[in-house]
Amino acid sequence: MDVRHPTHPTQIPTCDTEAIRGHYLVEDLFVPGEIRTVYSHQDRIVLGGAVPEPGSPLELTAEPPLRSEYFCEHRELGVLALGGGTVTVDGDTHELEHRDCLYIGRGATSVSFAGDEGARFYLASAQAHTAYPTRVARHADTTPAKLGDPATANVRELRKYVHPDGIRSCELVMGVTELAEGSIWNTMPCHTHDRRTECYLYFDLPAEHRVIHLLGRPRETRHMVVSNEQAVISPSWSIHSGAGTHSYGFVWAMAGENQSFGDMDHVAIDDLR
Ligand SMILES: O=C[C@H](O)[C@@H](O)CC(=O)C(=O)O
Ligand SMILES: [Zn+2]
Repeated sequence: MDVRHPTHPTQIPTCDTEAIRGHYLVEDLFVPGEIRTVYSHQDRIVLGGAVPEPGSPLELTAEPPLRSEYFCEHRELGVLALGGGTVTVDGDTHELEHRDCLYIGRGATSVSFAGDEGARFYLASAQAHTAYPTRVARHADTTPAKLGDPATANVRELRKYVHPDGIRSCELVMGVTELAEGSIWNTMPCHTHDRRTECYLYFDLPAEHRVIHLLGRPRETRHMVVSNEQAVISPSWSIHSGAGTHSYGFVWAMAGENQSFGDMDHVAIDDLR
């Protein structure tokens, strides 16, 4: 389990490309036959990738930094399927298709992942003070919000899965945004939300393409060049926006003091530096 410590916004100007990536980019979450995890001290979010090989389910364990007997002893877990597969939670098996979401409440003692070639699962977990029920939200059954405009190359559909009016949770808020063909910009004009950390996992980006992800305080920004299935951890003071060399999707997951999607400080394009 990789451990990432919180950073202060004044560190941004002192960081070179490698340091920026070391703090905020998670590059190798998806490795066949493994569950890889990262513990961020930003709102104690844990991100992970599980890639079971056919016939060999993977069991999620509580690695030492969690100081727990089992992964969900003190936390809740959102699972986003990238490719079909099954997740078994305390003996109940959930079949997920590409972009379906499973929420697992605090207290689940056993979580395992299985699937055929191509099955992979993205994990986003936050602290939990109580147990909300384990539930599935399906991409096909979720009405998306339609955002953006062709003139600004940001036509996209946003599906909220884990949120106060959907799957209930303690801290986690989670969903998927997908760009239409020919659209490249996400979350521009951008924003910050001082009470939450947000993580993006880019997916469905062709291997030869990249997203130029923007981070930092609005007046002191930097960029990272991000590949498919890499994640970005955005501290509460950081914008989180990007432009791709191709369209793509991303899983967004937030945790912190509130779950109010609208609790954002909008940043005018004119105020960015
Ligand atoms: O706080 C909210 C998050 O940044 C995302 O939901 C934004 C997003 O998916 C989008 O604009 O496309
Ligand atoms: Zn945001």
